[in-house]
Amino acid sequence: MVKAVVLGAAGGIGQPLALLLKANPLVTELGLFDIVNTPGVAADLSHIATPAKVEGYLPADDGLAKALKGADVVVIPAGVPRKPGMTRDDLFKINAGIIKDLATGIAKAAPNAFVLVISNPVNSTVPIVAEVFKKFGTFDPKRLFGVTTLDVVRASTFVSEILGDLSLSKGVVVPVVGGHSGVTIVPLLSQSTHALPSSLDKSAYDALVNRIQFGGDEVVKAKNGAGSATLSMAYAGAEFAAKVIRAVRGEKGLVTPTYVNLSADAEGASDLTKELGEELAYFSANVELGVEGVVKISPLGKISEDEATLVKAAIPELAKNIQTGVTFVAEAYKTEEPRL
Ligand SMILES: NC(=O)c1ccc[n+]([C@@H]2O[C@H](COP(=O)([O-])OP(=O)(O)OC[C@H]3O[C@@H](n4cnc5c(N)ncnc54)[C@H](O)[C@@H]3O)[C@@H](O)[C@H]2O)c1
Ligand SMILES: O=C(O)C[C@H](O)C(=O)O
Repeated sequence: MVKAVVLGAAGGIGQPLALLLKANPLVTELGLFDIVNTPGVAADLSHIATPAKVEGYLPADDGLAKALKGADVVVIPAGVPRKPGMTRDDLFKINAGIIKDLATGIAKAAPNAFVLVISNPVNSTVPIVAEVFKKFGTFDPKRLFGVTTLDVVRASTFVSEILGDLSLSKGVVVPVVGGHSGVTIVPLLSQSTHALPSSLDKSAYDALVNRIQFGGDEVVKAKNGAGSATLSMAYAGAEFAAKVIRAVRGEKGLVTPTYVNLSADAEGASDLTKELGEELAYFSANVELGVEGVVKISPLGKISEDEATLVKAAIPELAKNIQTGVTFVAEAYKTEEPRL
């Protein structure tokens, strides 16, 4: 039995993500929460002939707590998306408060759930969730994940395009580490399962890295004010959630890049910190999942000189983003006490 919950379920990501979770035969219950439209989305999805029982909730009548009750996996795509000219950090002002409130709801109603954060800026929203959980005494670093899978999906697609065969893309695996915005997105192309053509020169390599780092901008520009990636994100979010669900059910050896807290009492965390040469509290790395969540955090391993330069550039930006999230919660609790 697995209960999955989507917070922000009526949105551009939330609806197709809820659809893909409803299509996942391992999900037996699907809770949908949003400030609007969830009864309709739930009624619609509930007609699909798959096992999950679907229920939609709005904030009235303690809807958040009801949606979260018994949750094993909570996915959060709630919040505002970018418009052209905006950075992900520009979303912080609005999304930080939304995430803080939803994290409070999770701490109260589903303190043992695995929490998968999609809302931007991920580099800062994940620390917000952690800091709220710490205030409530419910923080388990092994159960909190920033969803960076879209970067991995993009890397697979763009590398396959260069290899001239999109049918390869499902099998092309490129670890993408660091974080989820601009220069913090670091594709380790030297570790790709499929080598890049030897004819690929430095400027083509740089263009590929840039496209992976700024793939989100491509979609924001094409949508021209109507938001950012939703369908590819729903696909990526469902892929990641499916792995977490399989791990929750006892499957071993599932490995995927995700943005995690490095204090997780997991094998490899301190090796990664040593490699980074910096005490970063969060970093996206290849993570092995298990029933308790994070089992093992892979070190970067052998990387190229170009990749080492990219990692170096990512570190100060990540440190700043993390601090922004931590400070936000500290400031918020100066004027209000967390109450269970
Ligand atoms: N991690 C990633 O790779 C990635 C990829 C794409 C988008 N995103 C981010 O995901 C977020 C959502 O994007 P979208 O395109 O779905 O936006 P959207 O505006 O289409 O949907 C967001 C939904 O959140 C809901 N919402 C707002 N406040 C809420 C609250 N307090 N509680 C519950 N629901 C609430 C809205 O009603 C809306 O339905 C954005 O922050 C975006 O930047 C992240
Ligand atoms: O680019 C965005 O703002 C959305 C998302 O983070 C993405 O990578 O597509």
